[in-house]
Parts: sequence; C-alpha cells; structure tokens
Amino acid sequence: MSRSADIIVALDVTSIADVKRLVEELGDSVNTYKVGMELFYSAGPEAVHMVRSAGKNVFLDLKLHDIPNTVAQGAKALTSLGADFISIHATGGSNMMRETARIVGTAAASQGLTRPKLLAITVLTSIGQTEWQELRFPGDIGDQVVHLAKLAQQAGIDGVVASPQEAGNIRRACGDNFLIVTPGVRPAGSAINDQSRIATPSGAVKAGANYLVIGRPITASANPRAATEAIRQEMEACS
Ligand SMILES: O=c1ccn([C@@H]2O[C@H](COP(=O)(O)O)[C@@H](O)[C@H]2O)c(=O)[nH]1
Repeated sequence: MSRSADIIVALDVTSIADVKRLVEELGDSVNTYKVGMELFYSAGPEAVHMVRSAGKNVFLDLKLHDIPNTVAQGAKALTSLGADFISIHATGGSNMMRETARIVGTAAASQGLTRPKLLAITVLTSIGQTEWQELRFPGDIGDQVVHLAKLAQQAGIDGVVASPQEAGNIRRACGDNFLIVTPGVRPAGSAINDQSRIATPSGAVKAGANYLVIGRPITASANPRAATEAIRQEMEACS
C-alpha cells in the first residue's frame, strides 16, 4: 500500500558551515535531517543544535550497539540533546532494546521533552548476499530483517531502519503503526556508491516506507534543491 512518506536528508559532512549551507539551500523542501557519525564526531552536539535552530527535525543516527545499560544511558544523553529520532542496533538484543525504550521514556518525561522515536537498525543496506555469506550468517537477509523488526517491535521500539527491498514484508509483519525508515534509495540513473540493497524513491514509497533517508543523491548533486524536488515529485506521483 502506498502512503505519504517524507525525505530525511543525510548530512554526511564534517563542518557546521557545510550544514548551514545545505540547510539554507534546501529550505522548506526538507523537514528532517540526519546527523550521523561523520558529522557528530567532527562537529559534536552543535550540529544538532544548528539543525534544530533552523526549525528542522533531527534523526541522530549514531547506531548505538553495546550492552543494555551502556546503550540506554547513551540514548538518554542523546534524548537531552533534543533528537527526534535515535538509532540503536537491533542485534544488541531484546534486553538492550527494551531497557533503552524504558530509560529514554523516563528521561524524556522527566525533562518535559517529547520522547524521541527509537529506530532499530536491522541489516545495513550496504550488505549484499555475498557479504552476508562471507560473514557466515545463515539464510536470507530479507528474512533476518523481518525477524529483527518483529523483535524490535516486541521490545517497544518505534520502528526500524531497513532497505526498501524489505519494507513491504516488514509492513505486513509489523502493521501500519510501525515506522519504516529506508536508506539505500537511489533515483534511476544515479550512482549506487557503497549501497547494495537499493530501490528508487517510488519503489520505497510503494513498499510502505514512512521515511526515505537520502544522502549523496541530494548532497553531492550540483543542485541539491532541484534534486530534492525531483525526488519529492516522484514520491508524490505514487502515493
Ligand atoms: O542500513 C543503513 C543504515 C544507515 N544508513 C545511512 O543512510 C545514509 C545513506 O546515505 P546515501 O548517501 O544516500 O547512501 C548514510 O548516512 C548512512 O550512514 C545506510 O545507508 N544504511
């Protein structure tokens, strides 16, 4: 089923100046930005403050992966920064996901903040079947992604990060209220880069994604605003 979906632009840059330039240039064509490892490790919390001060939502994609107490306390600290979405790895296990959901809920309530949505990373979209087998993981990637999505949902996590190729099966398994966030989106004819399990923007929307994370097809484009608007048109045409 097609639904209205939104774009999250991945700010994979290293400086606040680059963030400012992109956010200004993209203006009202983008509501939500993703701050990942590259930007957060380079520029720190100021990157989050910068995006929020522009009136935009922030997906803090630091992909926390550690024992339950460490991830829960890390996510609590990110909650205080004012993130709207926070990612943790589903393969940290059910106890880790459940404890993080509990601590983040308590932390947000005690600070009068809206509880950030927690997103579980399933299998990175750069991993294809060959690399999957090299890692000696058995079975099919798609089956594993759906399994991890169900575990995340049972642990009280709000949604998953997965490839658009798996979005349809996740939607069927986890229902309409579960968030599906898909990187690995490539408009027809654009460079695939290091991604593996990809689909077009319209493919991701038709499969049931709520948010499409898009970095280089926008940020490396000669005209990021025009690239965003073209992607939006493609998404709207099929929703
Ligand atoms: O499985 C995953 C999880 C996160 N990502 C992140 O999304 C963007 C994608 O950027 P592109 O330039 O559009 O490839 C990037 O920040 C990744 O860290 C992902 O690609 N796959």
